[in-house]
Amino acid sequence: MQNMRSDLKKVTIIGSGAWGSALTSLVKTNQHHLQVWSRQSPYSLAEAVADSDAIISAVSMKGVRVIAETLQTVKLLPHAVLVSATKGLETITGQTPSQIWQSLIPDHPLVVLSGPNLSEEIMAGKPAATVVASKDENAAQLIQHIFASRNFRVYTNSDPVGVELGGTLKNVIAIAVGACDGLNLGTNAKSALITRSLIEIIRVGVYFGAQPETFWGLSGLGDLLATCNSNLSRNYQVGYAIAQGQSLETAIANIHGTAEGVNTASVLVGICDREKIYVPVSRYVHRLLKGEITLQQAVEGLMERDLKPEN
Ligand SMILES: NC(=O)c1ccc[n+]([C@@H]2O[C@H](COP(=O)([O-])OP(=O)(O)OC[C@H]3O[C@@H](n4cnc5c(N)ncnc54)[C@H](O)[C@@H]3O)[C@@H](O)[C@H]2O)c1
Ligand SMILES: O=P(O)(O)OC[C@H](O)CO
Repeated sequence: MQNMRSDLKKVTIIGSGAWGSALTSLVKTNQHHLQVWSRQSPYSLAEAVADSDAIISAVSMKGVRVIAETLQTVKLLPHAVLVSATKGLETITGQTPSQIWQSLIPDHPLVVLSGPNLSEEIMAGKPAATVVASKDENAAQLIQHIFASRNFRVYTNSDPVGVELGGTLKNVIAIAVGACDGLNLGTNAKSALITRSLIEIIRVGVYFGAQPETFWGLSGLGDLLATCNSNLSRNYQVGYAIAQGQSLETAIANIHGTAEGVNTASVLVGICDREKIYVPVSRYVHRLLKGEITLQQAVEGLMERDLKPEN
């Protein structure tokens, strides 16, 4: 890329799990000054972010608020850009990661990074694309240039909540699709499940104030396809394992890393109950995970709903 060498930045990545490690490898490719912080680091978070132009959070949902609260008390460079790469919803508040970041640290530009990005493929150097979304165009462009490389194509977008929700809500659907594949229900069923799920993702997105068209892009349909078509996805693995007869607890214990869709399903259904948003696939996933119904009952329940127009 012709514009990569002109302006090296100091970048801090928070979190060294699967996603933090993949983002670290991408930043290293472009030779920015990189600092990685995790709870195991021998230095403080304050030290790790001192003088950083860009601070990228790749922790799982349960760590977002505590990290943002810590950073709230730390002196950052005035122009420092915050980047949220987490895909989840907070249990108590129902907030997205970017809503938490924005409310706690409102004086810094915030960028959401999300797309069809299975970390193992990125670590293997395979080509991928992602989206960096912000209300601040300059901030989005800065992050675009920090990450873009020959193997990683980065698009900007001005709908951060839409980009974030695409990545978050597809995790619930990937559990359903993993179960569909685990039961060997076939390609017709899988295609119907993915397509109808996109409609329900858009319904939720509109409630959060997202632009519907965002969900047709990389961070919406793109990520839905990646996650529902790959057994590298931890969420897909959870659904598949349940269809093979494993309990939720065993399925979670057997996967490497975090399947955010399990918690997201519960938070999402709480929001949709309150706001009367129709999310049948996510609701059946939630009931299945809670042990209220069997997988067979979930399939029957989805198929036997009242007939209706497609739109
Ligand atoms: N792995 C992927 O392919 C991928 C791709 C895109 C987005 N994501 C998203 O990125 C997030 C992280 O996923 P992951 O795959 O790296 O999970 P992971 O389980 O591998 O790692 C989670 C990281 O969060 C850290 N963490 C959790 N709670 C913390 C706290 N209280 N304080 C500090 N750190 C804390 C853990 O120490 C760990 O480093 C998730 O929201 C996931 O949906 C993952
Ligand atoms: O492994 P999963 O299911 O968390 O999915 C990883 C990424 O979100 C895919 O884009």
